[in-house]
Amino acid sequence: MAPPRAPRMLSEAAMLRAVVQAVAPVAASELLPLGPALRGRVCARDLASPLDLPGGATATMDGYAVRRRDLPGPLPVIGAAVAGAPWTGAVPPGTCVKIATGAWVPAGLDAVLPWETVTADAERITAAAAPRAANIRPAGADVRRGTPAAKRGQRLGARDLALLHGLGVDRVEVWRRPTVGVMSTGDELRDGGARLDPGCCHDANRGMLLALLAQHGFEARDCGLIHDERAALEERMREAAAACDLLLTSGGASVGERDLVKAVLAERGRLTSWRVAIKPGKPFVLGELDATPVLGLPGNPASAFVTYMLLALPALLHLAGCDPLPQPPVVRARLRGGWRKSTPRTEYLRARLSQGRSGPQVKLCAQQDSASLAALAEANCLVRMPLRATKLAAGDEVDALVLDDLL
Ligand SMILES: Nc1nc2c(c(=O)[nH]1)N[C@H]1C(S)=C(S)[C@@H](COP(=O)(O)OP(=O)(O)OC[C@H]3O[C@@H](n4cnc5c(N)ncnc54)[C@H](O)[C@@H]3O)O[C@H]1N2
Ligand code: MOO
Repeated sequence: MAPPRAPRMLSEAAMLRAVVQAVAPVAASELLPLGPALRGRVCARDLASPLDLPGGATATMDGYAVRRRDLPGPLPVIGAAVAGAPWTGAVPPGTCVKIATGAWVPAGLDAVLPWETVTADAERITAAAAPRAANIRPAGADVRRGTPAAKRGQRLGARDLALLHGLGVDRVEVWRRPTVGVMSTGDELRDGGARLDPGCCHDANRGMLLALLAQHGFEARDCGLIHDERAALEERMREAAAACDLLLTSGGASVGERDLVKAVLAERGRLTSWRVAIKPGKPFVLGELDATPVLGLPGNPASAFVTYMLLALPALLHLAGCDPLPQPPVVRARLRGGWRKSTPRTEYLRARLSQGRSGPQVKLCAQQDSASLAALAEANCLVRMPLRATKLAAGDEVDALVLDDLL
């Protein structure tokens, strides 16, 4: 079969738009109990706060709750308020209440004096004047009842869950979690443990992509390792397309005669685009099979990783219902060492980001071959080298896309 003619190479931004447009957000939602399983899930509707937080005016220090006009005292201490057990009696003018951090401030009192700032014996205190509302957090200062606690399209993280727990929310409506299939293609590939015949290598991309999908909160489906045989590939791609919301393949995306992913899409589905001006990652395929979007990542592992992060992940987040799409964290850092660009594409260089004496610094991995698994494992960021730049020199400020697995 003659290799297909190369289409126009899309810019990174144009490909990103095309990929996101090709994917329709999941439409079904489900109501889930509040808990850690909600981490990474996307809210299907706005959620209004059911209460004021805090529910009442609260002391922010341990000390004495007073009326400012009664100062300097002496003021008899007539009772005590602690968190969870407010003082419920009256506080007559000229008296005060001992109070703990987190306790509600009795009505009518307008300052909390930290115990270090007062002169106290067992029954009375004297103290200097205090500003109005000193050390009091007003009711609703944190969250007002009825204001948004979570928004439709928001992807929930641990800190969002803290807010929802704090508000006593018990269930959240979230979009169904998309199922994403992962398939490797190539006659030379073998699963771990299998004998390596001459010229063969182990499949690294499938394991990486399944792990990335799990890390990013998707339901990942292992659709296996498929050999370069046209009919078998079509059959397995069709099965995967039927079972998944989106299919990620790797390998077979370039212009070789055995690069069959494109052929299946062109002949049996739709081949929308397959070249993007980034390095690594140029032979990135966008298409559709049986109405399921298919993203064909290049076979070289660094190319598969970079296209996943820059193009597939935004599409997947859109599929999951995220709106607006979260942006990857970028750090401005000083470059150690230099680099000369070899292509008219935006380059993403594997690098290590660290804290230098005068701020963030970044060192390029010695190996920038898109086949290098060692450099991919070594990197904790990608240094972006813009389209127009031709070289980078030591000391240049660059954008580093943070890849830390902790994020
Ligand atoms: N004549 C041209 N040749 C190539 C071009 C081009 O424009 N013209 N582009 C090159 C670029 S850039 C890349 S990237 C690769 C990508 O090609 P494919 O997506 O077709 O990938 P394969 O040919 O199947 O494999 C490339 C390379 O990666 C290894 N590989 C594949 N899958 C895996 C896997 N799952 N785990 C580990 N390694 C994998 C494969 O063995 C090959 O070594 O094409 C260039 N060629
Ligand atoms: O895009 Mo390829 O990924 O340059 O090696």
